[in-house]
Amino acid sequence: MKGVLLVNLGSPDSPTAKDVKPYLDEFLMDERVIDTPKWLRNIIVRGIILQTRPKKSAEAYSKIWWEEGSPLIVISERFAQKVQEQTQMPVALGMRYGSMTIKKGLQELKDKGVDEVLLVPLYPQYAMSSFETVVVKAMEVQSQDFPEMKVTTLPAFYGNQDYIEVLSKSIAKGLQGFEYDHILFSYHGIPERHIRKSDPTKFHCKIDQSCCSTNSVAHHTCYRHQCFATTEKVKAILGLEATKTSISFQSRLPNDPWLKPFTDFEFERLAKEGKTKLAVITPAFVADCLETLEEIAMEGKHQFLEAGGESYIHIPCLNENEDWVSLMAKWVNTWESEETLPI
Ligand SMILES: C=CC1=C(C)c2cc3[nH]c(cc4nc(cc5[nH]c(cc1n2)c(C)c5CCC(=O)O)C(CCC(=O)O)=C4C)c(C)c3C=C
Ligand SMILES: [Fe+2]
Ligand SMILES: [Fe+2]
Repeated sequence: MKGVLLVNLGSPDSPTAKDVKPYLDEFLMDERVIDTPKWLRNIIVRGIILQTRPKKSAEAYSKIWWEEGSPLIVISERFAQKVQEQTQMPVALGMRYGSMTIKKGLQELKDKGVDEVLLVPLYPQYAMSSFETVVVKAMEVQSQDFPEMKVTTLPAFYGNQDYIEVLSKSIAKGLQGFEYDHILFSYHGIPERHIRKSDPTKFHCKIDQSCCSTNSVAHHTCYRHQCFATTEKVKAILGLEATKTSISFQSRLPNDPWLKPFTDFEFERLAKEGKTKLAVITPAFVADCLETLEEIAMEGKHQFLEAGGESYIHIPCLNENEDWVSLMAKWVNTWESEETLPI
């Protein structure tokens, strides 16, 4: 029997340093996130980052935490439940890090008689540190604990026309009643090195302003390229003017070169250029989370207004949007085999 496993990143069990620390340890010790040799990763993560970050992160999580729990988890659960209502096959949810594991998700499906799974990493764009690590982990768990199961992965849907239409419609709705003079597409950043590393074609981005934005490089394994592709397609559907939109990358860690331009620097640049009414959208995330609710909706607003901006909105992620639920259900219901994947 067929079944679906939706997978997102995961959150700590509570917004306390005690629970944030083991969660960050699992997350940052992932070799696809901090991709150094293990001994060095140990020093960077356990010797440096985990000494101070859990407390800071816990404070940030406390600001956005809901009574029911982490927004990312609660939204993902509601989404999974709604998709379930539109399909006959069992739908389960797992998280790459934290206590709601991929193993538990696969076990839940197995208990319902599932032996053929559609794995859906809930990331529109493919990065080694997001999409790829979900697939690698799911395959590891499958071969160790569920050898009888067949797992097929839904490819990254960053350019899927149905997805773009659903996203565009939700952005248009979010913009209603807000007079903007600029829209910023802020994507989660990654180290530049990751782009080259996870590009099996070795036909990678030059990581300058011209590479991905001109359609001259048609390699679809590059995260940066995919961010530009999502943006261009949304702009085309909504008829957004090039001069009124731009792309940036948020949530970097110090030291490595990360994708530019940085979102927080863009807030300043835009305000100084006289763009004072800013709408920010975050299409690297399908569910609102720490990075959108705290970093963009709260901190970002503060930074932009401090820099001279006058008004600012963050347009929510797709979350439980009914078109998004129906689209996921359509993908699930039309999946017949690896050859007929809907993306
Ligand atoms: C959208 C996809 C994501 C990519 C790509 C990604 C890369 C990436 N992230 C870090 C470090 C951190 N990310 C944190 C939170 C976080 N990241 C994503 C998504 C992507 N990350 C989400 C959805 C979230 C929010 C989780 C939640 O519970 O709401 C954090 C934790 C918070 C903090 O301390 O800031 C860290 C750390 C790296 C290093 C990286 C690529 C190398
Ligand atoms: Fe992240
Ligand atoms: Fe590219």
